[in-house]
Amino acid sequence: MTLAFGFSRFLNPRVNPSTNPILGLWLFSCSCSCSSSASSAPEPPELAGGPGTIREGRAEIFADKSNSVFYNKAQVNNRDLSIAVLRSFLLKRQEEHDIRLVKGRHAETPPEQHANDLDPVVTGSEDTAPREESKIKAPKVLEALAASGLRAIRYALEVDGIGEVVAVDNNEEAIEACKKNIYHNAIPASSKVVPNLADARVYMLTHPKEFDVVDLDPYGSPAAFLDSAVQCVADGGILMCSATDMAVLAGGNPEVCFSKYGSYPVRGKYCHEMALRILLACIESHAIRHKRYIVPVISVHMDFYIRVFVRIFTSASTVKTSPLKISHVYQCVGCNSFHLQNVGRINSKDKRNVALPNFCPTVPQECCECGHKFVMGGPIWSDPIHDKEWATSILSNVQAMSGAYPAYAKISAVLTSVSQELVNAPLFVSLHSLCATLKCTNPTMAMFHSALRNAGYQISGSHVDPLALKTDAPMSVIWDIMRCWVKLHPVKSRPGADPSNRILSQEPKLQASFSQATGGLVARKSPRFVPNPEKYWGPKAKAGRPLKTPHMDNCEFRFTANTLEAGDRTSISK
Ligand SMILES: C[S@@+](CC[C@H](N)C(=O)[O-])C[C@H]1O[C@@H](n2cnc3c(N)ncnc32)[C@H](O)[C@@H]1O
Ligand SMILES: [Zn+2]
Repeated sequence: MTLAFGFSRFLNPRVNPSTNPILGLWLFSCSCSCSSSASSAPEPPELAGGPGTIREGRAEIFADKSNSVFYNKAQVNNRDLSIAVLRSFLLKRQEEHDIRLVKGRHAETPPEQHANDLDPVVTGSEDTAPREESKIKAPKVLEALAASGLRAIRYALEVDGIGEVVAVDNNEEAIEACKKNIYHNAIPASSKVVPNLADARVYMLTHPKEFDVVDLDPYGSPAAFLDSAVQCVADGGILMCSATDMAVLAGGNPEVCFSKYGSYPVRGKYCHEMALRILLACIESHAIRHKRYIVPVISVHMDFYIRVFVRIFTSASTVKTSPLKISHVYQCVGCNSFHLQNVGRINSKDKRNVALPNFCPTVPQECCECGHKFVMGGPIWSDPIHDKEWATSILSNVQAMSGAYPAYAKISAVLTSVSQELVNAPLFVSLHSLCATLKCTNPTMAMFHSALRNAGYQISGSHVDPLALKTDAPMSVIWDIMRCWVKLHPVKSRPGADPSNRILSQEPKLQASFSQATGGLVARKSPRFVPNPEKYWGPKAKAGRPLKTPHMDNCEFRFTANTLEAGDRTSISK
C-alpha cells in the first residue's frame, strides 16, 4: 500500500522529476550539498492524507507498522518546540546581524562577537567595496539522527528562511524511508532536505563549524555524539539535543551516568532539573576542549526526556571561566537540604578572570539542620539554564502562531513555566518533601511563597515539577520558615535520630510572616502543566524491535487541556 501510494505520487506530473530540475538533481545526487535559497517557504503541495500516512504539522510521512524505521508520535512536543526555537533563532540571528550593520563593518568588535555572527551575504564588484546585505544567509541545519526524516521535513516546510536541511542516519532503511518521505512532500522539502547515509559522528567531524543548527535526537543518550556535534556547529549557532535515558540521568544508575556524562546524579525531587544540568555540563566539557563554550537558550524536561537548546561560541578567554559555571552538589541524606559549590573560584587579585580550583567543601561533615551526612553529586551546570528574555519571546511567537503547532497546548504550557522560572537559583526544594521530613501539614504554595518574599527572597516554580519551589534563599531560611509553620501547626515529636527532631529542636532565627506578600502567587491565566493527550505517551522501542504498545494503532490524538483543535493537526490515517 505504502509503495503503491508513493509510486503514484512519483507519477504525478506536478512533481515529476523529469519535468522538475530540482527533483531530478535530487534523484541522481541526493547526498550532495546543493545550494539552497533563503526565500520564505512557499505553501507545501496539498498532501493527500492517504492510507498509510502520518500527518504532523505541514508534513506527511509514510507510516511503517513494522517499526523498521523509528517514529514516535509522542515526540511531536519535541519537534514542535524545536520548530519554535528555530523560528526565534532565525529572528535572533537577523537581529544580531542588523545590530552589526548599524554599528558598521569597521567598528571595533570583540572577538567573541565576531564569532557569534553568521557569515553575512557579501556582494560587490571590482569597483565597489563588498557590502553586507540586510538579510543573513539562510541557516543550514543538520538533523544528525534523522530516522524517517519527519523532523527535517518539518523544519524545511515550516521554518521561513531556513536553508538546506541535511538529514543523516546510519540505517539504510531509514534513509530509504527518508527519501520517499522527502519526495512525498515535494517542493520545497525536496529542494531543501538532503538525505545522507552516514555515521553521524563521522559526518559531524568532517564538517567542522558548517551548520548553524545541529539537532541530536538519539535513542537514549546523546553522549557519544557530543564531541563531534560541538565541533560541527558554526560560531553563534545552536545545538538542540535530546536525552531519553532518564533512568540514568535521574539517578537510577549513578555509575552509568558517570561513565556517560562524567557526573554523579543525586536522587532528589529536583532530579529532572539535575539531569538537564548534567547534560549541559557534559556539553560544556566537550566544547571547552575545542576552545568553545555554551550559552543555554532553554532547557526543558518534557514527557519522558530532556531537551536542551544551547548556542555555541568560540573564545579561548571565556573557556577559562568555565569552572565558575560548574558546581558540585552536596545533598543531606537526612533532610534533603542541598548546597552547591563551584568547582572553580576567581582569584580576586588576578584581573585576568582565570578560575582557580576552589577551596575545600563549603558544608561541614554533618548537616547543620539535622545532623546527617552529605552525599556529593555532580558536577553540574550551575549557571542559568534558560535565557529568560528569549524564552518569553519564543512563548509570545508561539502564542501568535498557535495554529501552526500541533502540540500547542503542551509547548505553550512548558514555555509559560520556563519563562517564569528564577534563573539564578539552581535546583529546588519541594514543599511536600519539606513537610514529609517534619511530618507536618502543608502550608499552601501561596503561603510559602509569601513567607519567602516577606523575608526578602525571590521565589518561583519550575517547569519540571508543579510542587517545586525555586528560591535564592539559603536552606537555613527555608527551614526557619518551616519551624515557624510548625509552631503554628504543632507535630508529635519523633524518636531517636529522625531528622525532624534535630531540625525542630533549633529555634528559628527568622520570624516568618505567612501573610500575603505583594508580587506573590497570582491566579494563573495560562496553564503551566497539561496532562498527556492519550495512553502510551512515552518512549518507543528502537527501530527493528517489535512494538509492545499500540503506538501506531490509535489513529489520532487530542490534547485534553487548553487545546484548540490541536488533535486535528497531527493524525495518523489508517
Ligand atoms: C530516535 S531516532 C530519531 C528520531 C527522529 N529524530 C524523529 O524526530 O523522528 C534515532 C535515529 O538515529 C539513528 N542512529 C543511531 N546511531 C547513529 C549513528 N551513529 N549515525 C547516524 N544515525 C544513527 C537510528 O538509525 C535512528 O533512526
Ligand atoms: Zn540535613
